[in-house]
Amino acid sequence: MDILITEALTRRYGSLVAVDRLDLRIAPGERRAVIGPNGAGKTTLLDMLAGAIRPSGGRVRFDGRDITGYGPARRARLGIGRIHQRPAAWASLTTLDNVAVAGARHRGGVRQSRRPAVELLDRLGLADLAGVEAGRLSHGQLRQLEIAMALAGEPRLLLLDEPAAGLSPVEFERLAEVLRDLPSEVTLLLVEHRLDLVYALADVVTVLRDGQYVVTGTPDEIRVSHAVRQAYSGAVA
Ligand SMILES: Nc1ncnc2c1ncn2[C@@H]1O[C@H](COP(=O)(O)OP(=O)(O)OP(=O)(O)O)[C@@H](O)[C@H]1O
Repeated sequence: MDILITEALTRRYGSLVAVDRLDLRIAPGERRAVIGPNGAGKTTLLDMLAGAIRPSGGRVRFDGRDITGYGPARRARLGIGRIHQRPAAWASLTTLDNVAVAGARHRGGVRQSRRPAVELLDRLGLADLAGVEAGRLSHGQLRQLEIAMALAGEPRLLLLDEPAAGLSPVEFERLAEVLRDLPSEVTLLLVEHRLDLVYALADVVTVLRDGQYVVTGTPDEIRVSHAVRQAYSGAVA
């Protein structure tokens, strides 16, 4: 059974249709990327999946349940995690405390969440940063921290909005490694302009343009797709 299904999912802003009757089916453990030129509707789609904005029409199903009317907190409790374009850690807390706090609800308290947080930082290669205040981290380290914070809740679906934005080449490599090494049962939905990250990570790529569905295929199919070249032609990617 598919873990995430959208049915005719639509968001309008006045006369503009940001996402137009989108049907998606994502299998458990799949690494799906959504690409498309600026204004294609990618962030609007993620916002609707995370519950941050309400669709104008259509439905979202997660793990067999219709979650269209659920808010972000309820979706998070069901196992939908999100990484934003702008990292959202507490600047005055250490890396470890941020991860422990992020996992507290899932673990039944901050105290119970500390040990798994230490293990998680270890697994992500961030143990050296455990005692460092988030306010002192580089942009790339903050991105990694936010991934650790999202994973602390053990999400089954992780929504990533341009995680590579603003990273140095070294940070980019590290991020790609962290995402590649995520447990195989975690389903990823990645919105990203960096096609090198998309092709390195995704098993399946969906292309949108101007809110419209264009095509879905494997990275190899998408690379050579005429429809994709057309979708990007004349558009600022
Ligand atoms: N709050 C809003 N009010 C009005 N229009 C909006 C709003 N949010 C998004 N839009 C419009 O919806 C369309 C889709 O925007 P969206 O940000 O989802 O695209 P995107 O594919 O994520 O683009 P980018 O790659 O530039 O981040 C755009 O035309 C955008 O201007």
